[in-house]
Amino acid sequence: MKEVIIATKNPGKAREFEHIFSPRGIAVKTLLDFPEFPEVEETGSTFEENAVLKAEAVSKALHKMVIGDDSGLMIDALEGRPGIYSARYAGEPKNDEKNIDKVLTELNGVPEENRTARFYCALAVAVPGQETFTVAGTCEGRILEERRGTNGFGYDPIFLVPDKGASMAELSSDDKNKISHRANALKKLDEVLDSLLERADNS
Ligand SMILES: O=c1[nH]c(=O)c2ncn([C@@H]3O[C@H](COP(=O)(O)OP(=O)(O)OP(=O)(O)O)[C@@H](O)[C@H]3O)c2[nH]1
Ligand SMILES: [Mg+2]
Repeated sequence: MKEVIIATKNPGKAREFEHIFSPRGIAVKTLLDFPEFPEVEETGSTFEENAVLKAEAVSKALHKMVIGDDSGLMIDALEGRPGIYSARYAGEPKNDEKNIDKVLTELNGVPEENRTARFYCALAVAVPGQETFTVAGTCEGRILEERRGTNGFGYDPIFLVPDKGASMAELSSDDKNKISHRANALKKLDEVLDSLLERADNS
């Protein structure tokens, strides 16, 4: 079976990649399968730079093709914050509930029409001996005033998907994985992924 390695320790991301890849007969491994692998320091100043750091560190260690995912939430009324700091917006250790509370407090009193936001996902593909490349995907929405739904992870409960009239956490994983920033970035890999998997000998 073909296998793709994702340089993430985030169980929510891991679930989504599995959900997207397994119907295509591709097994997913993440850093949750390599607990001894240290967390890669995210010292870049863009999502793309951080995705490359993660993908290349793991690809160099395992000598395999590896995909890195750096993603986050950008809120217009907060000048794009939390952005690349989404995972640790409320400080260490990273905590989704505290991050949501911080965003809701900062947006207190901001009217609905000014609560526009987007999720952003940069994916980097590192293949031994080749130049790493990146793709990105977004998903537009609005920040709710309170949590709705329990699916997904991160900021999903406060992210309204206007077309669906539902928060991201109220969508089924099938539905989220059709419209999410991560799904939209992955669609851009569709054409190259099969040939990369062949050439990278990740089977
Ligand atoms: O509601 C959400 N739905 C999503 O679909 C989503 N994707 C990203 N995020 C947020 O952005 C951080 C990523 O930061 P990040 O890319 O550094 O990942 P991470 O530190 O969690 O894991 P790793 O992949 O680095 O190991 C995450 O923790 C979340 O707070 C999301 N929130
Ligand atoms: Mg991270």
